[in-house]
Order: sequence, then structure tokens, then C-alpha cells
Amino acid sequence: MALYQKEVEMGCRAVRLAALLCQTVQRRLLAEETAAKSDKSPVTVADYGSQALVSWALQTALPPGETLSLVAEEDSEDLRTESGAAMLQRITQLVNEAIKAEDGAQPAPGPLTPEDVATAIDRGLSNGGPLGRHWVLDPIDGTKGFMRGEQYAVALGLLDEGEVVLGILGCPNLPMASISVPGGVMAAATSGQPVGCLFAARKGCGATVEPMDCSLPPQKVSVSKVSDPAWASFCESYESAHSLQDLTANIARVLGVTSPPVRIDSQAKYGAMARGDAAIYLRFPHLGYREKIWDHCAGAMVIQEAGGVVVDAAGRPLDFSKDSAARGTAPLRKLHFSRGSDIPS
Ligand SMILES: Nc1ncnc2c1ncn2[C@@H]1O[C@H](COP(=O)(O)O)[C@@H](OP(=O)(O)O)[C@H]1O
Ligand SMILES: [Mg+2]
Ligand SMILES: [Mg+2]
Ligand SMILES: [Mg+2]
Repeated sequence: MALYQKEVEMGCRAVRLAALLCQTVQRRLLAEETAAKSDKSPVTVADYGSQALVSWALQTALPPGETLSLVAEEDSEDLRTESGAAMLQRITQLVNEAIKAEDGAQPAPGPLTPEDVATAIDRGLSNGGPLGRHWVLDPIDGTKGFMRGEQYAVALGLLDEGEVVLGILGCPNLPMASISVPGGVMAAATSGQPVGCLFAARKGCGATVEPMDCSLPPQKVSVSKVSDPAWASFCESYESAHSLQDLTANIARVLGVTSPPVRIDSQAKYGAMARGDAAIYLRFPHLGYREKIWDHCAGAMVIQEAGGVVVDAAGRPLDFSKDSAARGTAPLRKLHFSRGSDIPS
């Protein structure tokens, strides 16, 4: 079997399963399904449920005795408190429903308990690092977009000896049709093509996209061939708190970019760019913010395998292998992306 083929299959199944749960929650998003983490960022039952499902699906796909190493965004600390118990119950119900909907059966030896779900979530507490294999998960990237009913991604990468070897992005609300059309996402969503994309990239093997609903086979994607910035469009965060939009507007102006920025949430941006919907992604966090590896690992791999380049503001490649006390963080201060390295930093 081709290198990492089994891992791509494991990862795609895990991401599809998690996306199923996210779609269920987004359809009936209720106030009690969200909470605020200690850093005040939002988290929903779907963030936790997605992480539990991916962790469970990957662990059960491994040979008996092999332990999963997972670096993931969420942990069960708040769910294990008295006030978190009801949320953990709800997550457990959603997780069991998703497993049943996929398989038509509950997992042996029976439905997962709240303790099983909390344990699955906490399998994501690995430090990662340069040695061995580590899966890297953002169970919902773009939680704010998810809560608005807009773009989000289930983002799963795999590090092997410090190198990213695969990236999978489930983007349930991203249309299969290009969003670089007048009317953007809304117009693409009503074009008749399916909504919901699964991007997968394996080191050295290119990147593909297929509908989340499996209605079409995977097809190769490649980044935009536009080389004149006047014809390029650039994308950035929807949230101005996540990137200095005045700075990116200035950079775009200096480059001669004429079209307005495409602002969407999450690593769906990397997916959209991998198939050429935009040519440049600029991201400059506010001073003091440290990027997390799960926010870029899968997306950067998809871009790289689609023929693009992802670098920091100094033009250096991103390093996802830093094993750090501040779990999951890597020194990715300011990020920018382009087909070449011609953007001033
Ligand atoms: N002040 C900040 N600056 C930059 N990124 C931030 C930020 N606060 C949160 N983020 C990150 O931005 C991610 C969303 O990316 P985008 O802005 O492209 O939609 C969030 O992922 P989560 O939604 O997984 O928490 C979060 O990790
Ligand atoms: Mg978050
Ligand atoms: Mg994220
Ligand atoms: Mg997240």
C-alpha cells in the first residue's frame, strides 16, 4: 500500500464522522450548546464532540496496543466540573448519534459513556514534537464562523519525525463550486454543485478535493496560476481581531491587488486557495498572539501539495514540530502566504 494511504483513509473517515456531528449541531445551534473557555474564546458542544469523534475513530483504527498521539485544541477540564456535566452529557449523546448514523450500529461493547468521551477528548493532550508520529487536530477551526452559520473546518494533520506528511480539511459549508464569482459563497452555494468539501493531501502525492457527501470521486486541485497581482485576489480572516486588516490592505495596495479581500473564517481559506479561488492569503495577528499548530498544519499541507507556498513573515517555512511547554504552539508569529516569496514583510 502507498505510503500513508492507510492513514489518509483513517483520517478522512474520522473527519467525515466529526463533520456529521458538526452539521447536526449547526442546524440546531442553541445558546446552551456554547460556552466560553478560560481564555474567553468560544467553544461549542460540536468542538468537543468533533474532537472526541476524531480521537475515538483514530484510536480504534490503530492496531491493538498502539497508542494514539494527538495534539488537539480542546480538553475536558471544564466539562469535568459540576457546571460542565450537562454539556458533557449532551456531547456524549451527539457522539453516540454520529457513530450510529455512520455505522448503523453502536460501537462494541456499547455506547460511549461521558467518561469515555472525556477520555477521548483528553487524548489530544500530547505535546507533539520532532520524534515519532503525532496527529494534529483542530476539531472546529473557525468556531466563530460556525456559530454564525458560516465557514468552519475540521482540520487534521499528521506529523512524522517532525515533518507534516498529510493534511485533511473537512469544510462542510464550502461549496464545491469556486467561490471566486460575483456573489461569492452564496452564489456558489446555489450553483447546483454540492456544498461541503473534503480536501486531502499526502506528502509528495498532490492534493485532492471531493464532496463531503461522496457524490463525486476525488479530483486533483492546484493553486491559482495568476502571477500578476493586479489579477490576483487575496483572502484573509473574517474576524478583524485575528489579523491586522489595515496592514493587509496596505500590502495588497503596494502589490497592486485591485479586487477586495475575500473574508472567510477558518482553514476553509486554505482549501479554497488550493483550488485557485484566491491567489494570496495574508495573516498578521495582533502583537503578542502566538499561532497554534492546529490552526495551520492541515491547511498548509493542502496548499503545499497543491503547488503553493506557506511561509512566515520572514519568508521561512513553518515549523510544526516544536515540542513546547505551551502545548501545541509553534513560533508562527506572523503568517503570510503567496505563490512565491515576493510579498514584503
Ligand atoms: N487574536 C487572534 N489572532 C489570531 N488568531 C486568533 C486570535 N484569536 C483566535 N485566533 C485563532 O484564529 C482561528 C480562526 O481562524 P480565522 O481567523 O482564519 O477564522 C481560531 O481558531 P478556532 O476557531 O479553532 O479557535 C483561533 O485559534
Ligand atoms: Mg478555539
Ligand atoms: Mg482554530
Ligand atoms: Mg478550534
